[in-house]
Amino acid sequence: MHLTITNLNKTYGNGVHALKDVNLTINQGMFGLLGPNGAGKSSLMRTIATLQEPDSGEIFLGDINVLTQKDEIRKTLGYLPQEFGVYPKVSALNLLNHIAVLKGITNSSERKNVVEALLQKTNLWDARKKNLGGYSGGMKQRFGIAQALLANPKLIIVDEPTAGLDPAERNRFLNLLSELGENTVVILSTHIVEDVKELCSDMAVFNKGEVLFKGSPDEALNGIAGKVWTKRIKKDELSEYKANFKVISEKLIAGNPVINVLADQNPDGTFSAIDADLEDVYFSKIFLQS
Ligand SMILES: Nc1ncnc2c1ncn2[C@@H]1O[C@H](COP(=O)(O)OP(=O)(O)OP(=O)(O)O)[C@@H](O)[C@H]1O
Repeated sequence: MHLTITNLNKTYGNGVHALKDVNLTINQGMFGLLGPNGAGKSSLMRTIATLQEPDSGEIFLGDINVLTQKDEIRKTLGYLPQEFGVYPKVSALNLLNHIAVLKGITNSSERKNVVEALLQKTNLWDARKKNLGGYSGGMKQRFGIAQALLANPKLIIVDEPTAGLDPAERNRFLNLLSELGENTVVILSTHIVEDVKELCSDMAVFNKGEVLFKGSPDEALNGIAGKVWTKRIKKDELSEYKANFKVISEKLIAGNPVINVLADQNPDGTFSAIDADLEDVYFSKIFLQS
């Protein structure tokens, strides 16, 4: 089963064209949708999750028409939205049980088994009776995954799940995600390149409502192999380099900018070649779009 998105468009009332003729086929496994803030990732995720309507286009999960068979898709969807609100005065155990009822798991002994297994899986068992208001950000996100996994979804959408997590919680969360996937379409929307690098067998770079690249991380890297050059420069040289070269990224190291430039050959003989990483792919696609 795969998810197919065809010619999807959305313009909001304020004139922002958030999805521009988006075409994507997403196979089972972990798919990374990588793009900066405002790229349109959440618009795409919400549309797939049947929470908003596109202006035009089609989405199919296998032979389910997502846009017209909303009840069908909702039965098989697990969704962790970007802003996942919890009821602060309810325990994880009670809320998960309640959501399980809403998801149609009506048999109480089956529900008990499912809820308890998910609390174990997300490492929240010891804190299951604690009110969610006392959970850390990472624990809330793990609870978010637990509720997304109720009722064995075939399609799981997680929207920017690691933003704001500390490194230990982020690792814990990514490990949890890595256990999903084989028989499920999992879409991980993120602006964090490392998340995609660590988890995803397939990915897209998305910006300004457009798909700029689609393929495996290896294909993405092969596309720019040998074309990324680096140099440490002085601060006041930055604008000149930007005017003359394709500066795809700049970062300060010990107070001085280090720039990465995209070029077929050493731009002026003074740069060093580097092994491109996924961040270079991401920045180069976005650079070449503008
Ligand atoms: N309901 C809305 N009404 C008007 N404009 C919107 C609405 N939702 C999103 N936008 C605009 O559409 C564009 C895409 O937003 P979207 O939230 O989909 O991006 P994103 O990639 O998820 O970014 P972020 O991580 O910042 O949420 C942005 O310019 C945003 O301001």
